[in-house]
Amino acid sequence: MIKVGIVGGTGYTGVELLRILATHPEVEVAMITSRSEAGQPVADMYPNLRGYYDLAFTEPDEATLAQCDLVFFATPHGVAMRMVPGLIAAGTRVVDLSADFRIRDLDVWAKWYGMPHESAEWAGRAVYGLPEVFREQIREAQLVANPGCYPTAVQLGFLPLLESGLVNPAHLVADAKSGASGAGRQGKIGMLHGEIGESFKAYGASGHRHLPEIRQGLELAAGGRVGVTFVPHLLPMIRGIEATLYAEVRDPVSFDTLQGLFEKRYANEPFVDVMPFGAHPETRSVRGANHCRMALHRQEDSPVIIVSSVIDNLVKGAAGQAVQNMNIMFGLEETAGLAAPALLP
Ligand SMILES: NC(=O)C1=CN([C@@H]2O[C@H](COP(=O)(O)OP(=O)(O)OC[C@H]3O[C@@H](n4cnc5c(N)ncnc54)[C@H](OP(=O)(O)O)[C@@H]3O)[C@@H](O)[C@H]2O)C=CC1
Ligand SMILES: CC(=O)N[C@@H](CCC(=O)OP(=O)(O)O)C(=O)O
Repeated sequence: MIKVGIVGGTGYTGVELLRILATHPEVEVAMITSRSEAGQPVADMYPNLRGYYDLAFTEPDEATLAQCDLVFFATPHGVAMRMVPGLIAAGTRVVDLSADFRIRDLDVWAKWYGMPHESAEWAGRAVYGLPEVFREQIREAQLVANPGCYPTAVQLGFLPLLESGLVNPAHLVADAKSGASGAGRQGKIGMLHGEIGESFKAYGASGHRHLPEIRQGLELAAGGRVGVTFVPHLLPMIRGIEATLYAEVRDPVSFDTLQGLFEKRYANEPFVDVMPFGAHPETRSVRGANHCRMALHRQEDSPVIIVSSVIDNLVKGAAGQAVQNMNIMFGLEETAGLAAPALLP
């Protein structure tokens, strides 16, 4: 059994890790931290986990965490970068769900996250945890930087178009919408039901911290500069992201060619589902599941290709992808613990 620790066990991604790992055949959760709930049994706080865990929250003590084979960080930005070097020196591997190690350029990171980076060495050595691109590097990684939720939905939808060179990389548009759990469990007035219920808005349209992460991944796929406009929106629902992506083809190309391109690119990917041309993937078709479902569209003779991509922000956008990365790192079946289908309705 792989001995796992979770730092940040009372947040939405922490409790989602617990839910997924509760039935994982190869994992024992040995430690789960919370400073505010230390001493409280997990099952008292989360009744859905009653009968699954005989474990209480503890303070995030580095020496105890270092006894684990793998530690997940489900903490706000700036926490993992201070603890990771010590854990890795002690032989513990890490999957960080925060953004601490996602961005290569540390000046860019500091600008968007509002603090100087404190672990330049590991920012350079971390592997970006998008298995559909970096599976081989993830196998050997000491530290995996789990992608952000919006960047997962957006990158997976654009990748085949950019890798093939079929589209003009200068004018990409990602119009994305998220449920409120994307903002975490901390109380904020702007996230109250009375503030977001029966309403819908764009936010971060002048710039969101996921923009540099998205750009970094798309530039790698395109092999050069890309121009991308990313606008997130907040939906009055709990889980799910839908990203509607727009790209212009350089030369005329048939529906069949485009559909074939996507189907071939993701043929061996257990968690990416390319639906029939013209389908409309719904967020509820991935709720609670580690899947990204996508479909292609084109209007009459327009050169614009439309991709609709959906994920559950807490699963393929966070905890599920983190477990997928753990499975790859430890040579387990990649789908272990992640095989359950979505909740519908
Ligand atoms: N929500 C989502 O859909 C997604 C979230 N992420 C990222 O995952 C991370 C966690 O997100 P989420 O679960 O939503 O966050 P929450 O705000 O819901 O939870 C944060 C957790 O971290 C703990 N924590 C806070 N500060 C510290 C600290 N200094 N040291 C140790 N533990 C700390 C908190 O517990 P306590 O204060 O009691 O210790 C709490 O358990 C974030 O970086 C987020 O950006 C990534 C993709 C999607
Ligand atoms: C709805 C909502 O507020 N979503 C969050 C998503 C960010 C997230 O959780 O991902 P990171 O780990 O990259 O911060 C936001 O826009 O800030």
